[in-house]
Amino acid sequence: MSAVLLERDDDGIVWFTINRQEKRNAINYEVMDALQETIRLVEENDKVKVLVLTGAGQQAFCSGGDLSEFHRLHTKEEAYQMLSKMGAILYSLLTISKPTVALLNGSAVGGGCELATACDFRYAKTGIKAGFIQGTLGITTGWGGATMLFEKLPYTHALDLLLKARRMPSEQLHEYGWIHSLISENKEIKEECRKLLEPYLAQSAPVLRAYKQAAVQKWKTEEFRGRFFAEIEQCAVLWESDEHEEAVRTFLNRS
Ligand SMILES: CC[C@@H](C(=O)O)C(=O)SCCNC(=O)CCNC(=O)[C@H](O)C(C)(C)COP(=O)(O)OP(=O)(O)OC[C@H]1O[C@@H](n2cnc3c(N)ncnc32)[C@H](O)[C@@H]1OP(=O)(O)O
Repeated sequence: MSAVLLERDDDGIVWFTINRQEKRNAINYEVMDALQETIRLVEENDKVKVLVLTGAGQQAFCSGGDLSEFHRLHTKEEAYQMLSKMGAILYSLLTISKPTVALLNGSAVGGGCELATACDFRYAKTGIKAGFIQGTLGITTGWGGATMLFEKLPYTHALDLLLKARRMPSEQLHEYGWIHSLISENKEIKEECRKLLEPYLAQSAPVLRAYKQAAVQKWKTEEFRGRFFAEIEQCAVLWESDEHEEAVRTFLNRS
């Protein structure tokens, strides 16, 4: 089965769905490559107006990096290779010239929250939880998530989410400003997402592109990229710690 589902609607929405329910839509190299290719296609295709990222099923939007696959990476150099690959993809998602939405159909944890943070808007079902839980694994955000969070949320809210390192209800994350719209769990989530996007879809593609280009210009600097990739290096250093090794082993060996 394909790790990703891709659909394009006539109204200009591209839906990118991570399709690994048995791993709670964790990101492996196949998902990374598909996301990179999708970002390129969306950027180049003038008919595409909005990119929506979501997860298959009801349980998870994305559970972050695939720990069963990435647990094989031991040294900081090995970790940095993987982390910077996904970091570069999230940087292009952050700076893409089309509006982007993370549609949280279920839990988002770790790198799943970084993926969502790279998007312009986060819509979430009521009753789900999300959290930057990296601290509980003895690491920090490894895909540039903290740098993006500090750009997008008030300082104390961003720091609080990172330091608490726990999953919080979508309703509370809405109060923090991380979630922009809540969708009742009784409603059909894609339909509700489409309704929220209707006013944007009413604009022409060049208008949407022009506003997005203006919005992301501030992140296309060497200074910003420097901070973004320094965060990734810091995570790579912590990746080879005993604390991280032990935390991941404990998670994978749960019965
Ligand atoms: C690598 C980058 C780094 C970063 O920059 O942030 C990261 O992303 S580190 C990864 C952080 N993610 C986690 O720690 C994920 C932990 N997962 C969970 O907390 C929970 O699975 C969940 C997402 C809250 C869902 O809970 P629940 O619905 O109760 O499902 P299960 O826990 O029973 O899981 C079902 C199944 O899926 C496997 N799984 C879940 N997440 C991952 C993952 N990230 N990588 C690999 N596998 C994952 C889990 O092991 C179960 O498998 P089986 O036991 O074989 O059924």
